[in-house]
Amino acid sequence: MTEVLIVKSQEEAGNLYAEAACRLIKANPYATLGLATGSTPHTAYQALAQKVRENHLDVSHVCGFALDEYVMSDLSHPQSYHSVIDREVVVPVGLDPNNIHVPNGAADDVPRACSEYDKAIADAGGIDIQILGIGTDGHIGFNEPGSSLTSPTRMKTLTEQTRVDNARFFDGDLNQVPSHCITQGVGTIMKARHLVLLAFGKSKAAAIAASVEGAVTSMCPASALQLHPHATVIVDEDAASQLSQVEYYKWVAQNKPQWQVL
Ligand SMILES: N[C@@H]1[C@@H](O)[C@H](O)[C@@H](COP(=O)(O)O)O[C@@H]1O
Repeated sequence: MTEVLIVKSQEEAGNLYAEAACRLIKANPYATLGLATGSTPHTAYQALAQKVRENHLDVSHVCGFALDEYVMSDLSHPQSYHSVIDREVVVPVGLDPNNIHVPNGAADDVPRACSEYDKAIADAGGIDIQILGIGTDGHIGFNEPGSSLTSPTRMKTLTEQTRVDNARFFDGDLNQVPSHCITQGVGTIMKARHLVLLAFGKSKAAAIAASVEGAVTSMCPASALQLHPHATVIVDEDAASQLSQVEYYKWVAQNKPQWQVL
């Protein structure tokens, strides 16, 4: 089932994620986090870093798997997801870089790197909590519309829309945005035990409405969340603005039994 939480701010959304992640790490210091890039998870990582510090949480055994990576020869590029995950999550939260995995976008044998990535996730016992953003076309990770809903980690070709959306990270220059990526498949993502999808702003409203209330279809990869046993969609009012059941979602959130945490 998908739980929809409509929050007042990105900070509130970030706090909800961080509370769930900290609860998990307290219960299991060897927890495995699924990590996402993009601007959406910023507040979540900031809140997690703060809570880890305040609660003196030991995160030295926490493991992390990134969702995706560009296919690019220089993974030290500041916009490679290796660099982004390191800068925005590993360093501020204080994770051990040796426990953090990002698909090898510079691999000579890409199919092999993809199957080894899925195996590494399985060998780590699977992902406990996977944070997700969403593309304006409904993609999760880099699973563009048309991605099989049971897909494993594999190479994908980015759509023009995604490259245009991400050009802001490459000096606004579309030519610098890689055309291919390695991404956890929708099937890989669906194996995580808890999915937390965050979305903010009007530009995400159509994708959120299609994902939460539309048909389950490969043309909107995030709609697969409807089939997940524990998916939480946390949106601000703008991202919720095209949902038809807003009052109901708010009522459900306000009347949640105390034992039911995120
Ligand atoms: N691969 C990432 C996705 O994981 C992310 O969800 C999406 C949205 O990014 P933003 O959060 O910046 O809107 O961008 C990229 O395509």
